[in-house]
Amino acid sequence: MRAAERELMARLPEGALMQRAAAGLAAACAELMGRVYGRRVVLLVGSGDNGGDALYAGARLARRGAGVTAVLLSPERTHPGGLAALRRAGGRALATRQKEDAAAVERAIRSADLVVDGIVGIGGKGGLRPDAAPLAELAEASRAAVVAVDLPSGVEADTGEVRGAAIRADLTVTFGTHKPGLLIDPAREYAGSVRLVDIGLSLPDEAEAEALQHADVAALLPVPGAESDKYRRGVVGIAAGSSRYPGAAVLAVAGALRGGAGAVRYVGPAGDAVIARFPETLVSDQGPKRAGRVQAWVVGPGAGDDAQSVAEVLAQDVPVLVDADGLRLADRDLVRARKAPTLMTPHAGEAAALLGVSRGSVEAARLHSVRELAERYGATVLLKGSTTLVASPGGGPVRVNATGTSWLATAGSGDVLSGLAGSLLAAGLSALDAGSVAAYLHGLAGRFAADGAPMGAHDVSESIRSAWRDVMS
Ligand SMILES: NC(=O)C1=CN([C@@H]2O[C@H](COP(=O)(O)OP(=O)(O)OC[C@H]3O[C@@H](n4cnc5c(N)ncnc54)[C@H](O)[C@@H]3O)[C@@H](O)[C@H]2O)[C@@H](O)CC1
Ligand SMILES: [K+]
Repeated sequence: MRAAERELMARLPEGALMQRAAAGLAAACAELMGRVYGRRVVLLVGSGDNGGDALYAGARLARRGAGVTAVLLSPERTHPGGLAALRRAGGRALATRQKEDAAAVERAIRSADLVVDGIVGIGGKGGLRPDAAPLAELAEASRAAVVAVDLPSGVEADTGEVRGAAIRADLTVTFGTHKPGLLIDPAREYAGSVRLVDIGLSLPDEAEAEALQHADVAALLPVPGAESDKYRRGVVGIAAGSSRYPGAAVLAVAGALRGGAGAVRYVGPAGDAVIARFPETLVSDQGPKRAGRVQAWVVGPGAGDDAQSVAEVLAQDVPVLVDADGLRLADRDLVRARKAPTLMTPHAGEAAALLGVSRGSVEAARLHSVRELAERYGATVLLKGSTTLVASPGGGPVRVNATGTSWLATAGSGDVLSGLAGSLLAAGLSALDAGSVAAYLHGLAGRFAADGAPMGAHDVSESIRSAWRDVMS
């Protein structure tokens, strides 16, 4: 962002870029309020250009008849052009450091229709400073809608981490491109809905993070051609389940059958349960080594302590997905030594165990954690969660999946995902594509299945076909 801004600013008249940002911001605020005339707007203004954006947008709203009050966090370092523009348009300014203004600031925020958060943008470090934190609390407590400028102040733009107090916005109007902090939890939860304003920047081709959309997924989904037979479409092997957890095998197979492979081979002690539910499955109890040829393996869901199967699968020269118990049982050196792709699919707790840290520290630093795991294990890693992340070993953009729903936090939902992703691996997708496409479909299927009410993991597997059709239509 910084480099792209510099490059464009050098070619534009002074202040033009900020005017573009402010115009987009004011338009979004006007749309959110429905009408501008007579509305009460409070601007929270920090000392940088983020505050400048807020002031110029406030001036635009004031010219259309809104009553605009700017709350200045450091009056002596406020963007001078922005403040002058606001004053010319009839807006007023209060200073947080002035005792006589404190009560007026509180009153203004309490009675506002809209609060615009221009405290800090991409220039921010750490959570909100002590003088700014109380403003975030006031804004949250007021009935006003809160619009964040570029980012909710206090969140880390580059990582999605939140290291202290931060603004909770209903809408974030961001400029030029989405920042990782707008896509990745926990920061994402502070952003509300996100609107992108194009300010004409040319951005580098390779992003830090990317999010697939319907069209991207549609282009990646395997579609059988006229010449396809079940072997050419790929056979996926599922080594999962145990006498204690036969259901995990059934759910992984359920996911795999909907993932585009031509056949699903099941290996393990839950063959009877699998066949009873899915008669089309090829079942064997001979162990992965003697199961016959597959184009990809899924190992681990409900596997209990079957380390032997995990080792046999990892020894095969085809793509392998390792999930759940498999993550605990897999030998790290064996994983690292593999030539064919490996896709590991931990949730935060499993990721914490693999990294030797606490679950909380994985959840607080999801982007860092997924990259670190991919590096340590030389594997593609899909870190599950409210926003699922997929990272390749050796770097490149991390894929962020935002289709999920909290209803997916239900037992067995991960087994369905691993079967689905394994099936896509067998159909020939790369580990990064298989993981991110599976997460996308799985999230969408979860939304369709839940439709606002609790559901079970088997409901998710049954909605994968609707999700697939939705993506393709
Ligand atoms: N550079 C440009 O051409 C453009 C910049 N734009 C805006 O400018 C912003 C970046 O501006 P700046 O580089 O001036 O930086 P910011 O305005 O984001 O923040 C810098 C100021 O915030 C203070 N600060 C840092 N961390 C803080 C914290 N935790 N709590 C409270 N205050 C903190 C610093 O003391 C510094 O003065 C973008 O986010 C965007 O809103 C837009 O106007 C588009 C064009
Ligand atoms: K902000």
